[in-house]
Amino acid sequence: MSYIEMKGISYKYPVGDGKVLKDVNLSLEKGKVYALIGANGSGKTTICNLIRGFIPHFFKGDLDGEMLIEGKDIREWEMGDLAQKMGYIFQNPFTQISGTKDTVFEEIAFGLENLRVEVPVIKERVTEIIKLFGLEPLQNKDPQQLSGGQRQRVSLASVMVMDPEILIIDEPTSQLDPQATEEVFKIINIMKQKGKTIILVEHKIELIAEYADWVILVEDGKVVMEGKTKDILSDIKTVNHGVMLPQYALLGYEMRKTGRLNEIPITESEAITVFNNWIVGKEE
Ligand SMILES: Nc1ncnc2c1ncn2[C@@H]1O[C@H](COP(=O)(O)OP(=O)(O)OP(=O)(O)O)[C@@H](O)[C@H]1O
Repeated sequence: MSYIEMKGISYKYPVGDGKVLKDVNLSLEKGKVYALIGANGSGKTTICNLIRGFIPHFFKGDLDGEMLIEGKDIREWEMGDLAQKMGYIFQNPFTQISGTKDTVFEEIAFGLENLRVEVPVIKERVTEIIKLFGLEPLQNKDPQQLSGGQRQRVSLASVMVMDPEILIIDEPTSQLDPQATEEVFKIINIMKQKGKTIILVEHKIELIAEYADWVILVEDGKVVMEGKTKDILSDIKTVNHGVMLPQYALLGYEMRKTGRLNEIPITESEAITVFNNWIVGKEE
């Protein structure tokens, strides 16, 4: 049994014409990082909405096929149970802060407080997450005074403190500068190491190359390619579906035209090895 499974899923929102998902079949395992990629409007967020039950519980529309979490159809799940199982982090870090708390520590504690968890337990769990994510310098600051990147890290901590099994992260760095982006991804990597199942929508292909285990390429509501990150992001066919390959891969293809290149690299560390071998090969 797959952890998360879509079988022949088609979906049309109540408003708007035509299906936005068309016969989507996916099978996701526990503990992996899945990247959803594809052009704007291809259906990535809609897939996320389906996994977290917003479709069909909040967005009605026409849903065909089976959407299963741990073998149970999404229609049969209670939203409260799904909310405990999954955490959701979305694009805009400014809308995720509650606006009611004076410090970052209290902000991270907010969800546990709502669940009426006992105060000593809250303190312990919040302290643990702050330490894990390296947020100690921020813990006494006013959440409203934080930068976008700091807010996004606090949002991730607020979700992680609830200990969800699945994290759905929709373009978390779209409004952040490169340094803040890197810090957010360091935290996503910690979540990965903690064995969370992560579904990540992200346009920055270099980050996907670095952090995702599996890539799902969506085009016009259909899954057109999927596979191990290395296989998809080193395959030139990917560019036919509105997605750029990592710069290292594009350079790899150019270099291959001028000499033997055993492998198309997708990350910096792979590029260093592959290009070094290429230079040695040329000299021999
Ligand atoms: N609430 C809605 N009601 C009607 N149509 C919607 C709704 N949300 C999204 N759509 C439409 O569904 C299609 C898929 O949108 P979706 O947001 O899933 O794409 P996406 O790949 O996440 O895009 P982006 O990269 O821009 O976030 C688009 O044509 C969009 O206009």
